[in-house]
Amino acid sequence: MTEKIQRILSDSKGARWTALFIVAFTMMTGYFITDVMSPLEVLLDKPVAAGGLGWTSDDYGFFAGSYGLINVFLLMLFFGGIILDKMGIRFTGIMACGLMVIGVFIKYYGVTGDFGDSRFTLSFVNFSLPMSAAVASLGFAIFGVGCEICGITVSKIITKWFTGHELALAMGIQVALARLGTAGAMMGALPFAKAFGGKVGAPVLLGLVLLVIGFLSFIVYTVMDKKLDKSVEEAKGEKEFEKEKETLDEETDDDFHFRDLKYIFSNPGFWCICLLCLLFYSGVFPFLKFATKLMIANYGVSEDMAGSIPSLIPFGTLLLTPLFGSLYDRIGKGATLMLIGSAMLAAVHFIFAIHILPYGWFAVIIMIILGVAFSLVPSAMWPSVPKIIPMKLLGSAYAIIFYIQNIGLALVPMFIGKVNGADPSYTTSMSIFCGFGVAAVVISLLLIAVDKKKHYGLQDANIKK
Ligand SMILES: C[C@H](NC(=O)[C@@H](N)CCCCN)C(=O)O
Repeated sequence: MTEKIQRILSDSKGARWTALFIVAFTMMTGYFITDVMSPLEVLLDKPVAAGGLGWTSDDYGFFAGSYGLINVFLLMLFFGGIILDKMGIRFTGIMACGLMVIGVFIKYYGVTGDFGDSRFTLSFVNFSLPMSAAVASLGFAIFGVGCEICGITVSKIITKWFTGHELALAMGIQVALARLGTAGAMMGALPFAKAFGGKVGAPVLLGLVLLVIGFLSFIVYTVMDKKLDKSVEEAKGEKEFEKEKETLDEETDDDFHFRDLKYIFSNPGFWCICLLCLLFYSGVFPFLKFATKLMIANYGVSEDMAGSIPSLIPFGTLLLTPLFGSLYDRIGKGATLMLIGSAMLAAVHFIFAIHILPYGWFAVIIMIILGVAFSLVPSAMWPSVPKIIPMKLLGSAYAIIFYIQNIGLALVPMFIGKVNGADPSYTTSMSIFCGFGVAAVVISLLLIAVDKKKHYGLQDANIKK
C-alpha cells in the first residue's frame, strides 16, 4: 500500500495542492470578471452625456442575465460536459479559457465603443437595448460559456487529484479563492472606475489582463495534468493498482458512453442537487448583481461604500467554505449543512424584504449571515456530487447541474431587473429571493430523505480512515 502511495503524482501532497492553486487562480480571474460590473450599475444608468452608458435597470438586468443565455438556450453547457468527458481536461480547459478571453474582449468593446444613440432592436418580440448593452451582453454571454465550462473542468480536475484525500477541503478552497475574485470585483470595481474618471471600461480592462494571466496559468496546469496521467499509466501494469486507477483517472475516451447518461438522469439524488443548486444560487448570484444599489436605496449607504457591504458575502466565504469543507471531510453531515445554509438564505431575504432596521450596520450583519449560508451550501454540495455519480460521468453531471443553475442565472436577473423597475422599494424582488430560499429548504429536506433511502453517503465523512 505504501509503495502504491508513491506511484501516482496525485498522492504527493505538494503536487496536488500546487495543481489546485494553479487552476483555482484561473477560476478566480473568471469570477472577478463575472462580477466586475455588478457595482457599476450606478455609473451605467447615468446618461451618455454625463459619462454613463444610459442603461435602464431593465437593460442592466438583461446584461446581468446574459451570462447564462448561450449556455441555456444553445445548450452549450450541456455539450461542454460531454466535450469534457470525451476530449479530456486539457483540451476542454484551454477551449474554455479561450472563450472567456474572447468574451471579455467583446464586452470591453461594448462598454468603451462609441455607439452614439444606436439601439439593437428586435421589433417582432418588442425587444430593444442600447447598442453598448447589446454588444456587452453578447461578450458576457460568450464569456459565460467559457467560465461555466472552465468551472466544470476545474471541478473534475479537483476530483481527479483529491479523491480519497481532502476532496471537500480542496473544493472549498477553490470556491473560496473564486469568491476572492468576486469580492475583489465588488469592492474594487467602482473605486477603480472612479479613479479613471468614472470610466466603466477601466475595471473591465483590468479584468481582461488578469484573465489572460489566468489562461496562462491553466496552460501551466496542463503540464501537471500530463504528468499525472503518465504516472497513472506507468502504474497501470501492476495488478494491485488496477482498481485504484479506475477510480482516480477516467480520462480515456473509451470509458464514456452516451448511454451512460441515463444513469445520471434516473438518479433522484442528482435531481435534488440540481434543483437545490438552481434555487440556492438563484437567491445569491443574481442578488449580488442588485445588492449594491439596494444598499444605497434602502440602507442609506454612500455610493462609494455600497459595493463593500455585499462584498462581505464572498469575503466571509473565504475562510468559511474551506472550514465547512474540512468539517464535511472529517465529520460528514453534508446534507444537513445544505439544509442549514438554505434556511439561512430564506431568513436573510425575508429580513431584506420587510425593511426592518434600515441602517448600514444592520445590512452588514445580514450580509455576514448570507456569507455563512453561501459557505455552507457550496462546501457540501459540490463534493457530494462524486458520491452520487461515478467519475467517468462527472463532467457531464457537473455540466447538467451548472446548466440548470444557469437557467436561474440567466432568467432571474432579467426578471428582477424588470421587477425593480416596477417596484424600486425592493420589497417584491426580495420576497422573490426569499421564495427561492424557502423552496431550497424543502429540496434539502427531500435530499436528506433520498440519501437515507439510497445510501449515497452524503452524511458520511469523505476522508477514509
Ligand atoms: C463552484 C460554484 N460554481 C458555480 O456555481 C458556477 N456555475 C457559477 C459561477 C458563477 C460565477 N462565474 C460556486 O461558485 O459555488
